[in-house]
Amino acid sequence: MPASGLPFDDIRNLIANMPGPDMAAANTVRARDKELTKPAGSLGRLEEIAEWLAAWQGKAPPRVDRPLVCVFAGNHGVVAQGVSAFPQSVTRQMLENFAAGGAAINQICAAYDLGFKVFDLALDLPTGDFTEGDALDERACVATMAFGMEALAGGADLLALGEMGIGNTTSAAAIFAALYGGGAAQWCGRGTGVDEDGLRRKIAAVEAGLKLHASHLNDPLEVLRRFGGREMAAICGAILAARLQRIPVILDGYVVTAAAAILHALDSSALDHCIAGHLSAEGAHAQALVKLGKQPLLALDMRLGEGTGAALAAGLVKAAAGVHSGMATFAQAQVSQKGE
Ligand SMILES: Cc1cc2ncn([C@H]3O[C@H](COP(=O)(O)O)[C@@H](O)[C@H]3O)c2cc1C
Ligand SMILES: O=C(O)c1cccnc1
Repeated sequence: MPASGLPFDDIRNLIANMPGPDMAAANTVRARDKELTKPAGSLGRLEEIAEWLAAWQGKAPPRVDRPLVCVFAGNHGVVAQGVSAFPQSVTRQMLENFAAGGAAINQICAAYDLGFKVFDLALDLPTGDFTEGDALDERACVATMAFGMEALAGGADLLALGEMGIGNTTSAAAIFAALYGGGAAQWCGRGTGVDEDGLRRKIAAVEAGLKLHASHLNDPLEVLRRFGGREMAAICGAILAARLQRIPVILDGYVVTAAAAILHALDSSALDHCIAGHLSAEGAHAQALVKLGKQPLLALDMRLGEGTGAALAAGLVKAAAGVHSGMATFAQAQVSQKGE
């Protein structure tokens, strides 16, 4: 047991006691949907989104008045293996760019009027290099998960998750390979744009990590602390806290999905309150989403991270809630029904 903070057992207890969907709220949305001035089913997945929002907010009609994008940032020891096309210093430089409003995520948040918060997770203290040891000890891992839970303290009614951390696509690939097998090459992609040699170094790093930690891969929380960055631990915490506080969640690309996959491996219903915002162009994201049983909302050939795909999807989710709650019924608008 760690000296302070929650031990892994407390995380397991939280997961064992997660609230389920509010089916009454979902049914109320489905019933009202039939009355709205449109042919039945004509809004396709927007209708499903409204139901999903209601089920996880526990409210009909669902409301998205305070959507929040949370970006968690961490630095990774595995960068020493030459796995990124960019230097580690870029993580902090991008945080300064976020603060100045100059990043892609800033402009997407502005376009859709989304709240935006960035959390710096001990950037001066990179995690251990997982090819040589554990990325995090249990105490640091659970403390960072708890920090991620606190990120929601200011309240929100929809959460979109993002990350920033040079080297974290290598960490994500190691997590997927540890959880799902298939070998390092299957899960490693170009990330920020590594060349052939860089890709070979990524694969070698993931292979070395899988070998070093081979006897601990059957416990997802051990996989998280051995391979994960602090941003991934915090994302796990935020997803759990959102479930407990009835806040639906939108996942981003490859890296956020790797963090989420840890929770899914612990309990296959742990991500029922989450949707996949987009399909990342990072090659292995598609197979990761298949493992989670999630169909992405968008597929725009994006591979940035920062929560950009999740935030774009949040704009759609916001629209879905507004459409459902704001549309008139056939009776209200005095529009004739089918066959009338
Ligand atoms: C300028 C810049 C802005 C970014 N914004 C997100 N990422 C993305 O790239 C990083 C992961 O890729 P890799 O594993 O190859 O280092 C993460 O920080 C991720 O959020 C960025 C990367 C860069 C260079
Ligand atoms: O899909 C992602 O999350 C991603 C892809 C490349 C680089 N950083 C993040």
